[in-house]
Amino acid sequence: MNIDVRVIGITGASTMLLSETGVDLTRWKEEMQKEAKPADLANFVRHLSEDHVFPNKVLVDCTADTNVASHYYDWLKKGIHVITPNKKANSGPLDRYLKLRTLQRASYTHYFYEATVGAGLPIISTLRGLLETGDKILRIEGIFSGTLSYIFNNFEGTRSFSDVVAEAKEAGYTEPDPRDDLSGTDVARKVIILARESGLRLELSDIPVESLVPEALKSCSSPNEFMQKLPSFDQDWARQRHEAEAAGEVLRYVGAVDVLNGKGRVELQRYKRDHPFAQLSGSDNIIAFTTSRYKEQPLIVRGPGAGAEVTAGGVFCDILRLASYLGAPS
Ligand SMILES: NC(=O)C1=CN([C@@H]2O[C@H](COP(=O)(O)OP(=O)(O)OC[C@H]3O[C@@H](n4cnc5c(N)ncnc54)[C@H](OP(=O)(O)O)[C@@H]3O)[C@@H](O)[C@H]2O)C=CC1
Ligand SMILES: N[C@@H](CC=O)C(=O)O
Repeated sequence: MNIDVRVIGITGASTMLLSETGVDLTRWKEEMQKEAKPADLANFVRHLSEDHVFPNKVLVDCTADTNVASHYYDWLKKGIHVITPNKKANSGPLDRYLKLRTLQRASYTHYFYEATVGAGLPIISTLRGLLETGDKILRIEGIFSGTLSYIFNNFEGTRSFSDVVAEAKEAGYTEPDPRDDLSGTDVARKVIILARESGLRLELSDIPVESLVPEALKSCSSPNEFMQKLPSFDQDWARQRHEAEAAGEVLRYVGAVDVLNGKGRVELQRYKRDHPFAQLSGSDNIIAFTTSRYKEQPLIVRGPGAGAEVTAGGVFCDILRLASYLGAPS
C-alpha cells in the first residue's frame, strides 16, 4: 500500500526528515518550496484530498504555527492522517483538543505526535504503554527542554549566559523564537501535553511558569532584537550561577505533572551536584515517570531532546508506525 506523504515547513526538522527517508534533496527542493509553504493552505489540502492516486494521505506539519495546527480537525475529517512535532494543537484550548481526540478515537484516520515531547525520545509511547497496561501515573517530572538543558549544562563560568543561548539557537534546539523556550512556554506546553495524555483536563494557563525572559525584553519586536539585548543581563545570570556554585549546586529548569493532585508547574530550581538532573550533557532531556508500578524507582527516559536530526527521527518513526497500522509492507 502506498502513502502520499506531504510535509509543511521546509527547514530544520523537515529537511532532515527528507534526508532520513532517502529523498534526493537537490531534486526535490524546488518542488518542496512550492508545496511546503502553500500560500493557500485550504486549496492545497483540497487538491490533496481530491487527488486519488494514493489511497492514504498524510500531512506532516513541521511548523510551529498555531494556524496550521488549527486545521488538523478538518484534515482528519477529510480522511487525511496527521503527524506532527508541533505542540500547538495538543497544548491549545482544551475543548479543541478534546474534540480532536474524540474524532481520532471514532475514525480510522490517525493522528501521531510523538516528537512533541522529547523530540525522538519515546515519551508519549512510554506513557501510553503504561496507561494501556493498567498502570496508574502518579507523577511525571524532569527536564523537558533541550534548549534550557543545553544552556544550564554549558553555563559553567567559561562563557556568558547570552553566548550559550546563541549557541543553542545556532544548534537548532530553540523554537523559531527563542523567547518561547526562555519564557518557559515551550516546557509548559510539554507539561500540558503529558498532563492531558495522563487524563488531566488542564489549560495552559493553569500551569504556573517561571519565565527567564527579563521583563524589559518581553516587548522586543523580533527574536533578533531580543538576542541583541540579552547580553545586558549576563551579570544577573553570572550572580545566580555563583550563588548556586557556592552552595555546591547547579541551576536546572524543570517541569512536573502532579497527576494525583491535578497540577503542573514549570520553574528554575537548584540541585546538588550529585542529583541525576545535574548529570546531563548537551541537549539531554530526562523524564521520570513515577507510577504505581514504578513507585520506589521511577521509570526514566533520558537522551538528546532537541535538534533537527532527533526530531526528524521521531517524526519518521510516526510515519513508519502509520504505515504499519495501514498494513503497508516494511
Ligand atoms: N527543533 C527541535 O529540536 C524540535 C522541534 N520541534 C517542533 O518541530 C517544529 C519545527 O521545528 P524546527 O524544524 O526546529 O523549526 P524551523 O523554524 O527550523 O522550521 C519551521 C519551518 O516551518 C515554516 N513555516 C512556518 N509557518 C509556516 C506556515 N504557515 N506554512 C508553511 N510553512 C511554515 C518555516 O518557514 P519560515 O522560516 O519561512 O517562516 C520554517 O521553514 C516546531 O513545531 C517545533 O516545536 C519538536 C521537537 C524538537
Ligand atoms: N525548543 C524545544 C525543541 C523541542 O521541543 C526544546 O528546546 O526542547
